Amino acid sequence: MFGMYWIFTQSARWNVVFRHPFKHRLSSRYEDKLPAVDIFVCTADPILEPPSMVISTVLSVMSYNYPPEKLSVYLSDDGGSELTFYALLEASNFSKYWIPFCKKFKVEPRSPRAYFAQNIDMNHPEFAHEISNIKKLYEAMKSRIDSAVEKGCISKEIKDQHRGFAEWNSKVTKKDHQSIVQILIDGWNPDAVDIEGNKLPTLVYLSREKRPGWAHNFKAGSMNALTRVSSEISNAPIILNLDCDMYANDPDTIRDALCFFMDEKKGHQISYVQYPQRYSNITKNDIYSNVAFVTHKIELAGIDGFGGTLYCGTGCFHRRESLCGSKYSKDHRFELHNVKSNTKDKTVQELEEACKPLANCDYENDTQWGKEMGLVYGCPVEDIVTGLTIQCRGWKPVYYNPTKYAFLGIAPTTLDISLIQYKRWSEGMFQIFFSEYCPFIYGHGKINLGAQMGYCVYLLWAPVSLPTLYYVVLPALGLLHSVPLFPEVSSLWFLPFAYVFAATTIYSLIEDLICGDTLKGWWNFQRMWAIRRMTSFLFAFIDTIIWKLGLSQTSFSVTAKVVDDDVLKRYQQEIMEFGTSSIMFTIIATIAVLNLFSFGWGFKNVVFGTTTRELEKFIPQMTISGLLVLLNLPVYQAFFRNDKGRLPSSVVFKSIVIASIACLMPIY
Ligand SMILES: O=c1ccn([C@@H]2O[C@H](COP(=O)(O)OP(=O)(O)O[C@H]3O[C@H](CO)[C@@H](O)[C@H](O)[C@H]3O)[C@@H](O)[C@H]2O)c(=O)[nH]1
Ligand SMILES: [Mn+2]
Repeated sequence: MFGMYWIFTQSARWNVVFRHPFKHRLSSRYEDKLPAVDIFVCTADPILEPPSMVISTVLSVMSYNYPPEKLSVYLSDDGGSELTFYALLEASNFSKYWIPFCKKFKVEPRSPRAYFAQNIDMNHPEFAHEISNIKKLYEAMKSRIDSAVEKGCISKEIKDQHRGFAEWNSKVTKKDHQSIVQILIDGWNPDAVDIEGNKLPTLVYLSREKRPGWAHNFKAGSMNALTRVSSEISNAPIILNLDCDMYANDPDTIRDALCFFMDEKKGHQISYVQYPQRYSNITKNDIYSNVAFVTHKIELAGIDGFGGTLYCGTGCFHRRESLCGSKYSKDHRFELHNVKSNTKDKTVQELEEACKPLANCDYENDTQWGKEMGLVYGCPVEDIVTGLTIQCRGWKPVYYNPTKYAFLGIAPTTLDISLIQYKRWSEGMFQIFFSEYCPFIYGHGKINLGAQMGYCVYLLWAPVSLPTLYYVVLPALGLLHSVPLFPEVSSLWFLPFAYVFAATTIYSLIEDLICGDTLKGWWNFQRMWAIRRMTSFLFAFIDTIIWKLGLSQTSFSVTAKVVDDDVLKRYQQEIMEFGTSSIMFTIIATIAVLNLFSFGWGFKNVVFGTTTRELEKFIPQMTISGLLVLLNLPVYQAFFRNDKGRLPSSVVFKSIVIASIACLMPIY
C-alpha cells in the first residue's frame, strides 16, 4: 500500500510549475478596464469565530488597492447572529477612517487586528498623531464588540441605531430564521464616502434562511447563497472567496490574480486562481505541523503542472461563470466586464427585498444548484470536489504561491482541534474517491492522468492509516514475543527494506528543509503524520465505510479559532496539548506505551545475551520501536506533566492496561 501511494505522490513532483504575474504591466495596459470584484467572507458561529476577528478580515479586504467602486464585500453569517451583524455595522463606520489611513500611509497588513498586534512605532515621524488616533478608535470599537459578545446580546440603544436589528425578533435562532440581507454601505450612492471624501466599497450582510428539516449544506450552501445574492447587487465577474479568519496580507493581491484572468493568450480559459493557505499564528517549529511546507511549495504546484490545481475553499479567485456551471469552449470568449447597471435604479430597501428570496431554503428546489451550478453539495470537502467538476468542464485553474503571503488564517492550536480538522478533511476526500466523482472515473478523458493521480495523494489519506497501524503495532508485538518479521540484517533480502526506509526518510528531510522548514519542524511533522494516520485517518476510514453503507450523514464541525490564554501559552511554548480524554488520545498513548514496553524488552534481551544471530533478526523491529519511542517523547512527558494540558490519568491508565493485555496475549 505504501508503494502504491508513493507512486501517486510522484505525480505531484513530476511537472512542477511556478508562476509569476507582472502586475505593473496590468495597470499600464488595463487600468480603465479592470473588472469588478466581489469578495465573499463566510462565518458560522460568533463564539468559535469571534466577530471582532471576522470584521478585521472584512476590513482588510475593503482596503485593497483597487478602485472602491469596483469592490463589493459580502459577509455570510451562518450563525444568524445579531452580534456578528452589530460587529459588521461597527466595521462599516470604522472603515471610513481605516481605509484612508491605510492608503495614505501605505500601512500593512490591513487587518486592524493584525496591524495593531505587531510592534508598531507609535512615534513614527510622519504619522504619529494619526496612528494614535486610529488606534484609539479601533480599540474602542473592539471593546464595544467584545463586551456585546460577552453579554450575548445587543443593548436597546445600539438597536435603535440601525433598522437592520429589527430582523432579530425573539423567535430568531441559529437554526431557524428568515433570510436577512442588509446593505450596510451602498457603494453606488454618492454619499457613501470616507472621511476624506473617497468612495467606499459596497458592504453587505447576509444570513440565508434556515429552517429545521432543511439540508443547509454547510459552507457550500452559504457560498451558493452568496453567489446568487451578489448577482442581484453587484454581479462582478470575479469572486474572491475567504474564510472569516483569512485576512488579506498583501493589498495588491487582486491585481496579481487579475494578471492570470486577463492574460491575452491563456486568460480566457482560467476558471480560478488558488493561493496557498498560510497561517499567522505558527510557532517556530510548528508543533502540530499545520504548515505543510512541501504540499504548498511542491505538490500543489506539481498538480498545477497537469492542470489539476485543487480548489482549497479559501484564498481563491473565481470566474463567476465557471463557478456557476458554464462549460469552457474555445469559440465563446467569456468577457470580464458585465457589471450590473440596474442596481442604481433601485433603492437599498428594494434591493434587499429582491435578494431575500434568493437566499431562501426552497429557492434551490428543482434547480442545478449544488450539482451543476455553484459549489457541489454532500461532501465535507465541498471545495475539492467543486474544483474537480470545474476542471472537468474544460477550465484550467491556476495555483499561485507568491513569496509575500496573500492571505493569513488561524491554524488550530491544540492537538484535539487539529485531529478533528484532519478527520473531516480525510473523510471528505475519501468519500470523493468512493463517489461518482472519483477522479479516475469522473475525470477520465477530461483531465490529465497526472492530475487524476495528483488528486489521489489527498483522496487516499484515510486508507493509508491501515498500513501505518500495522507498522506501529505488529513489529512491537513481534519483538515482545520473539517473532521476527523482517529478514536478518546480514541477508540480501534486507537491502530493499533498508534502502526504501533510508531513501524516503532522507528525501523527505531534504525536501522539507528546502521548502523552508526547520530540522525540529520536520521531526514534529513526522510525529504529527504518524499520529494523524493512526487516529484521524483511521476514524475517517471507518466513517467513510459507514457512510457508504448509508448509515450516516455528512457533518461539518467548525474549527475553533480561539482558545484559553492558558492553552495559547502552551501552544506558543510548543508543548503538546492533550487535556481531554478523547478516544484518539487513548490510541496515541496506547501505541506509545506498547512500543516503550517492546523496546525495553528487546533492549533487555540484547544486554542479557542472545546470540548475535538471534539479535540480527530483531534489529529492524528494534529500530522501528526505538524510533517510535523517540517520536513519542512528548507523549510520555504528557503522562507526568501537572498542567491542564497533560494526558488525563484515566487515559494513561487505559493505555497501560490495553498495552499490557496486548503484551500478554499469546501470538502464534
Ligand atoms: O456551516 C458552515 C460551516 C462552516 N462555514 C465557514 O466555512 C469556513 C471554513 O470552516 P473552518 O471550520 O474554519 O474549516 P477549516 O478546517 O479551516 O476549513 C478548510 O476546509 C474546509 C473544507 O473542509 C474548507 O471549506 C475551508 O475553506 C478550508 O479552509 C469558515 O469560515 C466557516 O465560517 C460556514 O460558512 N457554514
Ligand atoms: Mn479555517
